[in-house]
Amino acid sequence: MQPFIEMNKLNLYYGEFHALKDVSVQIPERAITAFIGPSGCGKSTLLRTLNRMNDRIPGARVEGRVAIGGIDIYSGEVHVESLRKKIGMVFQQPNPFPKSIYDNVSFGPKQHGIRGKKKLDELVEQSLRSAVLWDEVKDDLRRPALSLSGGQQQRLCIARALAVEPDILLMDEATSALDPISTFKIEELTHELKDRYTIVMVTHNMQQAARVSQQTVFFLNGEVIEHDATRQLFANPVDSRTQDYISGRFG
Ligand SMILES: Nc1ncnc2c1ncn2[C@@H]1O[C@H](COP(=O)(O)OP(=O)(O)OP(=O)(O)O)[C@@H](O)[C@H]1O
Repeated sequence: MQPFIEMNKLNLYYGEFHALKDVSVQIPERAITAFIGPSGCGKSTLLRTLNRMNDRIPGARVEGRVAIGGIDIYSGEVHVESLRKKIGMVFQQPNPFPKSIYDNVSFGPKQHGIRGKKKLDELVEQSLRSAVLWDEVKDDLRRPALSLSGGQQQRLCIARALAVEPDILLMDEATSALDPISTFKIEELTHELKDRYTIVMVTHNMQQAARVSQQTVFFLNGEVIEHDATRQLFANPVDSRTQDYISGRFG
């Protein structure tokens, strides 16, 4: 598979604390890559380097290279807002705005200057369909987003992320606050989305990584210990620390 995201000798410091150490990872286009590892090993930090969200953290400093589609996103030429338009992100807790379903999904496109009602209606429908939420909400798009169930709210957040037509979808523990049925729906959804988007997901749930991803990266203390095709990494890990982690000996 062709690498779409390439991290090369990436180091990240929070002040004195060295959170990511010489991370070199290649992420293929239009597939799901899972980051696994025990709490505090740097998974979310690494995810946030991809849309430069760490820029907002005072004292955070990045060294090394992160290229998306061959372009170094930390070079002076890259405009952070246009980078973020290409990258949607979904968090652990569903975080819809306290507005209607329609206003949540149309928010991003409006921010990017799309005004025509017809175009916005189309984007809202298309995004809600992609997030497999359309049939449940199409009769009342003016309903407050916060009146939806947690699982529906998370699919709404996915629709909101997709509405700006990104290339990449980042999911940071996106199902860990959800019940098993909602989790299953989102896993099924990611399976469909992977044909159109490059998905990078952080998960604590190894079964989930094994079920949905094609590539898995195992981290420990800010370092990549092992990166392989998911089947290979779970069936035949090379490093004894990966073996210990996936067999539940720590973490
Ligand atoms: N804003 C911050 N300032 C200082 N240190 C931070 C900050 N964010 C994270 N860290 C530290 O960096 C390390 C990596 O944190 P990170 O949240 O990336 O880990 P994680 O693997 O995603 O953990 P979890 O699975 O618990 O979410 C941890 O030691 C954490 O305490």
